[in-house]
Amino acid sequence: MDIKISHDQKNLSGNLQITGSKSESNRLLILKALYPNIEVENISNSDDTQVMQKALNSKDEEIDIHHAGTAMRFLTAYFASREGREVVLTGSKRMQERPVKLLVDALESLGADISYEKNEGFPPLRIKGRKLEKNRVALQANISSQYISALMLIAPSMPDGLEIKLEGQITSTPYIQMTLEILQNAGIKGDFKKNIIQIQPEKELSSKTINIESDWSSASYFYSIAAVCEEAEIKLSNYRKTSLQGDSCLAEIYEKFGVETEYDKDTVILRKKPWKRPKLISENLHNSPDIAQTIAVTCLALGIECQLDGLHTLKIKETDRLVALKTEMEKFGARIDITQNSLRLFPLKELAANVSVETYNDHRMAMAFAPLALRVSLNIKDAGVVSKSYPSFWEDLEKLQFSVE
Ligand SMILES: O=C(O)C1=C[C@@H](OP(=O)(O)O)[C@@H](O)[C@H](O)C1
Ligand SMILES: C=C(OP(=O)(O)O)C(=O)O
Repeated sequence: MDIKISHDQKNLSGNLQITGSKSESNRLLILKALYPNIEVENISNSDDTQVMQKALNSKDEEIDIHHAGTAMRFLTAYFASREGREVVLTGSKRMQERPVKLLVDALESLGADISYEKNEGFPPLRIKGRKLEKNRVALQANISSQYISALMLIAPSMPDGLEIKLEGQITSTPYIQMTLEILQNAGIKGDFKKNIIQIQPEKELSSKTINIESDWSSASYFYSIAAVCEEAEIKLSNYRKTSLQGDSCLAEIYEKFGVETEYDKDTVILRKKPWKRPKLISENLHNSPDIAQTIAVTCLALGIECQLDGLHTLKIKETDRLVALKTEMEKFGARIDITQNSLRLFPLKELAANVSVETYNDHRMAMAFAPLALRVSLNIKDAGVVSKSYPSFWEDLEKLQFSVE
């Protein structure tokens, strides 16, 4: 499905309800599979969460998790620790190019039996579940925090719990913190000090209902929309001032774009007011890689110079996001320099109209470029990709008076 989007007003307002964080949802689904008396409310309606639910309920030998990185990594650890169960965990063509070796090595050092069905270091994986008896592991922490969260999630179900030593620089740290806090909220003891994570074993948990906060990465597109408008008021529920999600740093980052954030009970209100445009926006996003595309495109729309660093993980996400951003932003006439871990965008006064944005099977490419419609009409190719994290994204844009055809 290719779509054309446009918007003919300078101001907008509206109320939206986004579903629960896909990161929190996928963690809680693993925990619920290990401790069935956990109940979850406001679960994400994303494809990534649906494939996770399906995988956990499946009795099949082959399980396909499509494009879902968290499902791939968390389920690798989960199935490796399920004694007597054998599965082949596979995914989309891109998933088969996303590395998983550090996690497999860590699990093998704990006693797991995992082999590669095609290429060494990448899915598909054949996993023969075993009781993992050891209780110490070390792994490199600068490639993906998902490997570490995967180990933490199965840790309380291991006989002696688990100590995880993180080596080198730690990337996407708030996601590790999120995993720890989810375990603690469920009643599991653990801590994360310097580079050591310790999770205590737990046989049973008392019944608990956990309400998931809505997804902050999804909220990022509305911050961007508000920023590009002259005036805006967008209300989003169900959000909290104290969040487990690192991407809630958006509230602070978008102050620089003139967007103010107010919390009213479970609703977050984004307000764009007249502001003084900065010459340069400069951010290090090693803690919040998923909002890099959003911020880059906000700067493109507003003609602001932008320097983003800490982007070394973007190359192994749904697509190589650095190359995809450069290629697509250049179609609007912009000049962009990228390195292995950074992006610099030079300001541009006039944007080319009627550009067709390729999305490369990456939901965030589609959603990040949408706010440009407030400046010029544009086409988004394969717009259905948004369902990976936010299936009702285009309907929600229509609620904000965007024309989506
Ligand atoms: O644990 C998680 O839920 C996630 C961790 C991050 O990945 P990396 O740790 O690979 O950067 C993030 O990009 C991804 O969307 C979700
Ligand atoms: C990188 C992402 O997801 P995952 O790694 O879970 O596929 C994302 O949602 O931006």
